[in-house]
Amino acid sequence: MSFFERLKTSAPAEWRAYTEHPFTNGLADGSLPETAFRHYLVQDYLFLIEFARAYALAVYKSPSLADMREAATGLSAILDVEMNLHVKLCGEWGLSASDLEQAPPAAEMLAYTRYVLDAGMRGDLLALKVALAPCVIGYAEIATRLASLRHADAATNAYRVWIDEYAGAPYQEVAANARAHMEQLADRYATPAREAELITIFKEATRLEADFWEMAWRAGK
Ligand SMILES: Cc1ncc(C[n+]2csc(CCO)c2C)c(N)n1
Repeated sequence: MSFFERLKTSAPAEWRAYTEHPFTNGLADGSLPETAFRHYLVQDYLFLIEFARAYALAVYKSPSLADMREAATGLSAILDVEMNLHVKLCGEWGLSASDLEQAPPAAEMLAYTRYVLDAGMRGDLLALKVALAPCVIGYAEIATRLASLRHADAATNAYRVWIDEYAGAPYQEVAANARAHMEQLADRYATPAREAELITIFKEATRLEADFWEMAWRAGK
C-alpha cells in the first residue's frame, strides 16, 4: 500500500466527512445555496493567501534543491495562476476585489491555515506535505467524484466551472505530481516510529478541511 493510501485508511471517517460533505454534493447537483458558495469564495481567497505562505515555507524547509524547485513551482501556481482564476471566478459571482480584501477571516479558515503552517514550522518538509495533502490531493479526488455524478441539469449547473477546474487534466496532473513527491519524501524520511505522528497531522488537516466546508455550508442556511 502506498504512503498516501496508508494515511487515508488510517482516517476513514475524517476522509469521508471531508470528501463527501453535503457542500460537495450541493456543487454536483447545483442545489448549493448561492450564499454558501459566495461565503466559500470569500474565505477561500483568504485561504489561498495563507496557503501561498505554506508553500513558501516548503521552499525554506526543502532539504534539496530539487525539493526547493518543486515547492517553488507550487508557490508560483498559487500566486500566478490559482489566485487570478479565483479573483475572476469571484467577479463572476459579483464579488469585487475590495469585498475580498476587506472580508473578516472566519475562525475555520484561520484554524486550518494556522494548523498547516504550524505543522510545517515545527516539523520537516514531509510533515508539511502531509498537512497539505488533504487540500491538494483531496480536491482532485472530490472533483473527480463530482464530475462522475452526471446530473440531468449539468449544462445549467452554475457550479460546473468549479468542478471542471479541479476535475480537468491540468489540475489532476498537479495533484498527481504532488502525490508522487510526497511518496518520494516518505521513502526518504518516513520511519515506522514517525508514522503515528504523520497520521495525526493528516487526520487533523482533513478534519479542518471538512470544517471549512461546514463553515460555508452553515452560511447558506
Ligand atoms: C479550503 C480549500 N482547500 C483546498 C483548496 C484547493 N487548493 C488550494 S491551494 C491548491 C494548490 C494549487 O496549486 C489547491 C488545490 C481550496 N481552494 N480551498
